[in-house]
Amino acid sequence: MATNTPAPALDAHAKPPASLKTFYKRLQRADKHDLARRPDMVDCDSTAETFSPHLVRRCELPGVSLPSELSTVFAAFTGEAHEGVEAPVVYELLDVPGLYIYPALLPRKVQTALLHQLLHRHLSDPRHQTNVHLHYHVPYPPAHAQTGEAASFFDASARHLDFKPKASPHRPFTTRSLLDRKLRWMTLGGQYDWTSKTYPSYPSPPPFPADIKILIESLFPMKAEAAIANVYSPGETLSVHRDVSEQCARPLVSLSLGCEAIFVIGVGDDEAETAETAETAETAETAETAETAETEGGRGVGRMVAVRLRSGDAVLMSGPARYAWHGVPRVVGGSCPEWLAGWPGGGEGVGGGWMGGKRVNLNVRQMFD
Ligand SMILES: O=C(O)CCC(=O)C(=O)O
Ligand SMILES: [Fe+2]
Repeated sequence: MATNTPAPALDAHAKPPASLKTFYKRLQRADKHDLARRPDMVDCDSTAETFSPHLVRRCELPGVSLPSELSTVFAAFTGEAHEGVEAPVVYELLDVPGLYIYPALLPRKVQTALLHQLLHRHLSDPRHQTNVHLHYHVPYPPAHAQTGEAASFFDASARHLDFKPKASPHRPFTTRSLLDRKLRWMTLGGQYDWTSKTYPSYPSPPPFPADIKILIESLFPMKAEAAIANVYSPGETLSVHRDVSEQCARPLVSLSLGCEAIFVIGVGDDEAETAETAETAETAETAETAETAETEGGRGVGRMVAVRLRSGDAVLMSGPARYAWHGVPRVVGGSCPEWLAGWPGGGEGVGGGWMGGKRVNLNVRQMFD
């Protein structure tokens, strides 16, 4: 687990290794049924016990571990009592040291409370940038008459909002398109600039939302200072990258909600030519393993793993995994748990059943030591 080690100086604009890109493309194109059968797929579904024992092992829990502590944390977040919370199960990938997976960490009520906060509250806060702000003037739903609180884009009052482009060739659209297709990310706290790949200090960023900050910091060994809420529909992807713009090496936390995703990660970039990697390549039995020997400009990714992430799962990227190359080649259609697929309910707004076709990932970072 990384402590106060400084962030390594890594080029935010570096190109990902060809080997991981090839692995990513293979998973992007794989038949849905083959995906489930792949021997290299790490599946930590703790209820079905289908995890891959040769890749994953139980380990010491980084962060909170007692059920009573967890119940308190969840109750504080949702405002409701949480009975019967079990001690979380945690796996560390043997092939990717420092990558921890907590299957089904978040109870249902926490998942819906988190979605509520992200999509009903924080999306309606003009201080939180989204991908849409880059090219559009973003109109906001009128505040609730009684409470004065910002209304949600999912409310009936937001149905007829017009999103006008700042310049051509972008075309105007309405709230339904925002929610169905256009919204891909929103930033909380430190407002990440994807072009410069920095967190600009001016204008000063909005405070990180307090409730989510307490939730994250109670569960994981890091400070929640900046986050990206990624929104995916099946077929949408996140290309291979590494998150290197933070100025400290503290762990990064990722929470998954809604449809399942395939997450790929590779480590050993800089030490790809170690004896261990060379041995893996020599004894490779499958094409995928053989790819670990591929290099780009003399460099490749030593070990690559695909992980199936489900609603309620958390991932902690720490130590050697903190700056690993990773991406999301796949969001699996029709895989949102039934109990969540109807969120946020019918009503007169535009989003009834929205989650059935979405995956939301909250990716939380500490920027400074
Ligand atoms: O969606 C995910 O699981 C990963 C997101 C991610 O890597 C990022 O936001 O940097
Ligand atoms: Fe990332």
